Amino acid sequence: MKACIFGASGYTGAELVKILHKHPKFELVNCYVSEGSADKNKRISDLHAFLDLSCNHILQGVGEADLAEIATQHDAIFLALPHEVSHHWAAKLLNTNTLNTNTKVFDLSGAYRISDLAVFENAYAFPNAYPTLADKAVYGLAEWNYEAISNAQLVAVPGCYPTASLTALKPIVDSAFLADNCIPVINATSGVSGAGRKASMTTSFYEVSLCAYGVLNHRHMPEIEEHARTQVIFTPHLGAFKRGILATTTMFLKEGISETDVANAYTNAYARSNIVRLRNSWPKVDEVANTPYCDVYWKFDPTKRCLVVCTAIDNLLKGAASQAVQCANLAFNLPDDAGLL
Ligand SMILES: NC(=O)C1=CN([C@@H]2O[C@H](COP(=O)(O)OP(=O)(O)OC[C@H]3O[C@@H](n4cnc5c(N)ncnc54)[C@H](OP(=O)(O)O)[C@@H]3O)[C@@H](O)[C@H]2O)C=CC1
Ligand SMILES: CC(=O)N[C@@H](CCC(=O)OP(=O)(O)O)C(=O)O
Repeated sequence: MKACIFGASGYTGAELVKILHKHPKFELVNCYVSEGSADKNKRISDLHAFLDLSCNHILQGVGEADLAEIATQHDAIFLALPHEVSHHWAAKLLNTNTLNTNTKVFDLSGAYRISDLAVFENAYAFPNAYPTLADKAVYGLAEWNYEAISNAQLVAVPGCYPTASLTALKPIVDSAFLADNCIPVINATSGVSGAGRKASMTTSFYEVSLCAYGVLNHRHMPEIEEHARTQVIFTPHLGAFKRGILATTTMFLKEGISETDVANAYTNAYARSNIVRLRNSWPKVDEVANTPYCDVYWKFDPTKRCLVVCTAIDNLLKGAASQAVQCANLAFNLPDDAGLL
C-alpha cells in the first residue's frame, strides 16, 4: 500500500517516517511540508538524524492545489499538521470526485475528534466547516474501536493526553463501576515534544519547569469527556523532559466493587492488545519512551472505594504516530501492531 505524510518534518511526522520506512506492508512514497517551508527540498534523514540514512526522502513543498492529485496516488494518507490545516486538507483529500475508493486519511490533529460541533468550536476557537465529514470521522483509540476503524475512511487519531486518560478510564466507566456523582480527576505530565517542533518561549530550555497549564480549559478535557462518557477534571502539566506522558487518574467506585472486579475490568478490556501492557509496578515514562506501548498499573482501596490508575505513553508514538499506524493497520486488515513491535 502506498503511503504519504503531510507535515513530515515535524516531531510526529518524523516518527511516522521512521515507522513507515520499515513497515512490512506500507510503502512510504512521499513526504510533504508546506509550500513556503524552510525545510522544503531537504532530505528527511538530514533534518532528523535519528532516521536511518537509507531513509532518503526529500521533503516536497505542497499546497492546497496539489491535494486532488495526491489523493489519487496513495492508499494511506497521514496528516501530521496543525489543526486548522488538517481540517481543510482532510476535506479536500476526501472529496469524492478525486478519491480512490480505497484511499484512507489518518489525521493526527484534533480537527475531527469531537463530534459536537459547538463543543469543538469552543475548544479550538474555529468552527468545523465540514459537518458531514465530521460525522463520518471515526475516533482512533485503537483498542476500543477495532471494527469502526477497519471500515473508516477518515480516522481522527486521539490526542496524547486523551489516549493515556481514556486507557485508564474506559474499563471502569464501561463496566459501570464509577460511583454516582464521582467526577474522575486526571493529573498528567507531558514532555516538551508534546508542543511540537516550532520554537516557542514556553518550551524553551531555560523556561521549562514542572508546571500546570490549561487548567480547566484544555481542549483535551472535552475530548476525554466525550469518549469516556463522563465528566472529568483534567489538569495537564509540562515537565522538563523530552518525551512521554504520565497520567494519574483518581476515581471513586460504587459500593461492592472488589479488587478482583477492577483487575478483571482491565484484563478483559486489553486481553487482545500487545500494545497496552498491564504492569506489576508503577509505570515510568522512560520505560515507554520510543515505544508504542501504553503501560498501566493501579491500586484500589476497597475501604475508601478509591482507585488510582497510572498510565504512561510516549506522546509522539502511542499518543500520535504509532497509534495512527495502529489505525492504518486495522483499516487495511492487518494486525494492529504490524510494523510497530
Ligand atoms: N507533539 C505531540 O505530542 C502530538 C501532536 N499531535 C498533533 O499532531 C499534529 C502535528 O504535531 P507535531 O508533529 O507536534 O507538530 P510540529 O510543529 O512538530 O510539525 C508540524 C508540521 O506541519 C507542517 N506545517 C505547518 N504549517 C503548515 C501549513 N500551513 N501547511 C502545511 N504544512 C504545515 C510543518 O512543516 P512546515 O511548517 O515546515 O511546512 C511540520 O512538518 C498537530 O495537529 C498536533 O496537535 C497529536 C498528538 C501528540
Ligand atoms: C506539552 C504540550 O504542549 N502538549 C500539547 C498536547 C499535544 C497533543 O496531543 O496534541 P493535539 O494538539 O493533537 O491534541 C498541548 O497541551 O497542547
